[in-house]
Amino acid sequence: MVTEVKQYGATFKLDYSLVYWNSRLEHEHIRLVSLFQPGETICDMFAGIGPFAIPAAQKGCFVYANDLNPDSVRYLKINAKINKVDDRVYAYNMDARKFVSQLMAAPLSENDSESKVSTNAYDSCSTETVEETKANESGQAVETKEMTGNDGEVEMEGMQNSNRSLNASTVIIKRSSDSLKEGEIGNAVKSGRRKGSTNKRIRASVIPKAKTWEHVDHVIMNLPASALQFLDAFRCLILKKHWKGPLPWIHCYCFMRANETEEFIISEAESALNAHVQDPLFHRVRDVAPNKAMFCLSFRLPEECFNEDAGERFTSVTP
Ligand SMILES: C[S@@+](CC[C@H](N)C(=O)[O-])C[C@H]1O[C@@H](n2cnc3c(N)ncnc32)[C@H](O)[C@@H]1O
Repeated sequence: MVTEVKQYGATFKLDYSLVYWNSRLEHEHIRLVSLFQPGETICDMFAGIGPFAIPAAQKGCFVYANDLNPDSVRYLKINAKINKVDDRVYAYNMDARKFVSQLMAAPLSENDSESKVSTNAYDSCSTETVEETKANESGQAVETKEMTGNDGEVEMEGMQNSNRSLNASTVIIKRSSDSLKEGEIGNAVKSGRRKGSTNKRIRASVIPKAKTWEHVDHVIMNLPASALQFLDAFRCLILKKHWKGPLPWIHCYCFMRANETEEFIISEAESALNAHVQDPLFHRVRDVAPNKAMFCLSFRLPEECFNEDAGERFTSVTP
């Protein structure tokens, strides 16, 4: 049965029998989005029908949202359209590890972007592939993006040219280093309420975006039972020579049992990343059982995760 729910001013259509929805996460969705700044680039690896993605886009962020469940992606697109943010939400239907590996790895060369589009065109079910987005961003491929609404209508939208993308990178990087000081995620909440960066919906129609292999501000990983194990996707993923500004904040959800400690969770994260996590922040989301709570572990991706290779693209990690 298709239902409509509202969360902090956003409307979500969904079918409970087909997709994940938990209204108890409402405060968490809004808490996390309150840390984001307009213009920032967000990567949501387990997006569901968009309870982080849609409010983030309403705030003026550019959101690359992925889910393995095709029904979730279908409703994500419907919800992006209902909430009039389909120009800021890029939907993907892939395994999260493959998604992030493709999204944040640099293309072999700018000239390769176009050919990768055709070879990967059907990686995801009628959604844009990561490579298509990259090609569009670099302004070298045919500039189309497919967004299917609940009425089955297909829009072909023009995308920004390469110069505007470059400008966007600069603007976004400036904002992000301004808003999130190292290890101080609380500052983000405060700065998010500063003059000129309120939670008001941003309706400017065209704000250019950064290339995702040059800069991403936040990565959301809400699959608490196993998100920690997906952190290995970030090992040597980002090519240092292309990256601009600070590395992204990772917001990784997890469960902690009564006999487990924060140190244990951090050690799990560190062994997945093969890197030391500095200044981790834990936020208790909710108790899910008498001896089990859900947490959000936030940290900046460690610099040890950079791929220092001067030359070639890191190939996709396969699960
Ligand atoms: C706990 S739900 C979170 C959904 C949404 N972000 C929210 O906060 O309500 C986890 C989502 O991850 C998706 N998922 C599970 N395994 C996945 C995988 N390997 N790759 C991508 N998505 C996956 C599920 O389909 C589900 O929608």
